[in-house]
Amino acid sequence: MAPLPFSSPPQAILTQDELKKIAAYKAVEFVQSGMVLGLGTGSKAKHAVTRIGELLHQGKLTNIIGIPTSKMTHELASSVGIPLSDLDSHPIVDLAIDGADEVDPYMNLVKGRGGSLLREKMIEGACKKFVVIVDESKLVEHIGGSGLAMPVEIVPFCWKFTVERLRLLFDEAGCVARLRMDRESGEPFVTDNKNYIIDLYFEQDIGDLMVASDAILRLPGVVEHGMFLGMATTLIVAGGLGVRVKNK
Ligand SMILES: O=C(CO)[C@H](O)[C@H](O)COP(=O)(O)O
Repeated sequence: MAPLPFSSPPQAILTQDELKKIAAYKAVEFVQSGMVLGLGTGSKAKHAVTRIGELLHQGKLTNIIGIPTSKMTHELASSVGIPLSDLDSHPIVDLAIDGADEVDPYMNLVKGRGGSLLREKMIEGACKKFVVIVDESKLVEHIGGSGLAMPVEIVPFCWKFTVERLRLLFDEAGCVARLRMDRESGEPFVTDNKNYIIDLYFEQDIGDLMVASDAILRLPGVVEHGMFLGMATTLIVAGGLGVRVKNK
């Protein structure tokens, strides 16, 4: 009998977390010694922050300053030995690394399902290069069209009034607006800035994103929303076939 042809070794099946880690490590390849870094929030950013800490410890990176986008990331980054600062002292950030909840083909993002959108937007808006890490499940055709939450941070004062104004703004898109609750306490979720989050859900496309963004930001009581339009410069996508890198 003729010998069987060689087949390539079976590919190891990676867990979601391993995929996230591979993508995060890829993002950290963009980091150079001497940089001021925006440190994102979420499961993928967590792997990136831990990796930066390891490289600092090994002496492979030096003179890094991290600007954390949340109290959670602040704690993690200091625990892995990353020297930290803020935008007041370092208003120009060389590079930021963070995850996202949705990414469209133009690299517009939805962020903030983890609740840190305001600090993320301030810090990532101040950076020269913004590397976003996602898995394939986050890729969408239209922002806001996935049926999942589009977060908006609002002041707690008369929040029901603001929720209704937000809902009415997108009435034609079949918008449902819900105050985000903290699963553990059963109380409203409170951000690092002591605000509330309203999650918007749309039945239909919300149309021009810049128009939608301006309309949300014009409402008194709104602090910021989770659409990050035109901000990402590099996208790293982790999928079953490996990691893809896309530049703007
Ligand atoms: O915007 C965020 C937090 O406010 C996160 O970046 C986003 O929710 C993605 O998180 P993960 O990497 O866990 O999927």
